[in-house]
Amino acid sequence: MSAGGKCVVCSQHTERKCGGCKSVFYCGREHQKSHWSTHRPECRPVRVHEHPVLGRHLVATRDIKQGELIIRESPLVIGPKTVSTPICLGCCKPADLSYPCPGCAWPLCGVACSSSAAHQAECDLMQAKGYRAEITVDNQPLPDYAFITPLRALLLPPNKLKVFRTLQSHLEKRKKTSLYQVLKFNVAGFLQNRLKMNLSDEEILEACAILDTNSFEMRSGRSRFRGLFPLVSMMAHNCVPNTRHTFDATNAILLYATEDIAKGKNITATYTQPFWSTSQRRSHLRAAKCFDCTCERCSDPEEKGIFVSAVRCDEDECEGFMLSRSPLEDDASWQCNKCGLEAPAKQIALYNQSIIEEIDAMDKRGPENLENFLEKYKNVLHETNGFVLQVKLALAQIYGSAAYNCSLNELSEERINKKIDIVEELLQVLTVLEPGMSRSRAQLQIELQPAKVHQAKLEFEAKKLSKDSAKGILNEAIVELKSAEEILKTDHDLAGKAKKSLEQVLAMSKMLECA
Ligand SMILES: C[S@@+](CC[C@H](N)C(=O)[O-])C[C@H]1O[C@@H](n2cnc3c(N)ncnc32)[C@H](O)[C@@H]1O
Repeated sequence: MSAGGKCVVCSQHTERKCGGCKSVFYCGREHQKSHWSTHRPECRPVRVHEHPVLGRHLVATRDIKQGELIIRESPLVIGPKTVSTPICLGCCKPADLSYPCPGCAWPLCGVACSSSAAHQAECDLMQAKGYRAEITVDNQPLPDYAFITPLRALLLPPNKLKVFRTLQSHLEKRKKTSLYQVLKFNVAGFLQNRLKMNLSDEEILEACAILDTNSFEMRSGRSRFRGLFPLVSMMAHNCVPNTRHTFDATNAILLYATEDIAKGKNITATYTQPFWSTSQRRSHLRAAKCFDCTCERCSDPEEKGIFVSAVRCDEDECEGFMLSRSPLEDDASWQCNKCGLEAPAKQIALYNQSIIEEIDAMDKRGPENLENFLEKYKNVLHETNGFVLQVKLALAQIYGSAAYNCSLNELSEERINKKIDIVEELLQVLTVLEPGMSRSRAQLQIELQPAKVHQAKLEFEAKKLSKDSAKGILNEAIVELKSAEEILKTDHDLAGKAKKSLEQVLAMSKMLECA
């Protein structure tokens, strides 16, 4: 049977498809060209599918290559998070309170942002109702911003508001939470009573719920804000995702494939962190996104062989690990994988809670306490238990950092070697938990490569390494750092660090050339 279809322009039967999305047929170049302006916004290698568990989600309409840009989408709404440090309501960059908006007194970063389109409608409304903001505290998270982004959504033009309202809210589930009551008072109360908006609690709280369920966190320098992208937000969560995303200078989201994605496969993102245990990930998803994750990683007590949730069995002489007997059931008992000893879920949860509190309370301004933690738990937690991985990541970032008086030049040889071992181990773990060209991988490479090159330089100077071997390490570092720089180039926090790591390595390469 032919795999063809009808040309969308003339209905003639054809087997030629658009090469970009592979979902539209054209009889030839001419009709494809004439249809391009209509087809262009839809020409993406994804389709929204409906699934009984995932709801609407994105599926690849053709094979997608690792590193390929899958979707670029402009935001429907951007604005402050529910609790936010002072940010400019024009551009969402940090605002220092020196320039209040002439119309409504909300902090802006300067005169250029007072006429920003993003801020216009809300500013007009606040002026009309005689409301002026009173933001006097700099640099602290404030609940005052809670109503801004829901208000922006509710003031969208009708066609865009219609799109916004098609997004999932989980409103009924959220009605039972304390957050619902807080937002009812702070946001609905404010919009109805102070700004005299003729909207019901339900309409306003639905807008808050849609934003919380679908928004992506965005960053600009110190500030964190959120953006809503209707198509990209359709992506399902998976604890082992196959995409990463970043944002360009116009605040459009860019979604990239971190691995090859075969036609028909789900396109997924993670709403959690790779080094969190199953219970940490699942409780975060339940609280923040109102669903119980049942992905392959969550269903597997061994988490694909990485044992992120595993704690050592405390039976004498036993070298086994306690694992949940059924990770998708919160109260399922845990059992040692060697001797079969059982423990109630509550006991393990309390134990994990005590470790979370210990890490939270730890003074992390230097490496010592983190090193002591690893020593203390080395025979208690699995070597790739999530707490161990999280502490190792923090340690890897301190070793080599001038901000902690631990720059590579100040580090002992032992700590340089330790940094390299830790980062290589974390990268190994990521090949399973976040495979491919992920942001976490790029973040680790910018830690690893300067340390490896520094180590090679010391060994070369001590005549323990040949010039050719040192050059080999350098060349590998340059390749890895260029790829990391590309992945992180629009990441406000890490782009600078990636660039600096590459410069550091290139400087070392020049020194080696001269030696
Ligand atoms: C950003 S929305 C994604 C689009 C949504 N599925 C829809 O139909 O509008 C996030 C919501 O999708 C659902 N979802 C996403 N990933 C899921 C998963 N792995 N398992 C179950 N539900 C999931 C949850 O209801 C979650 O709150």
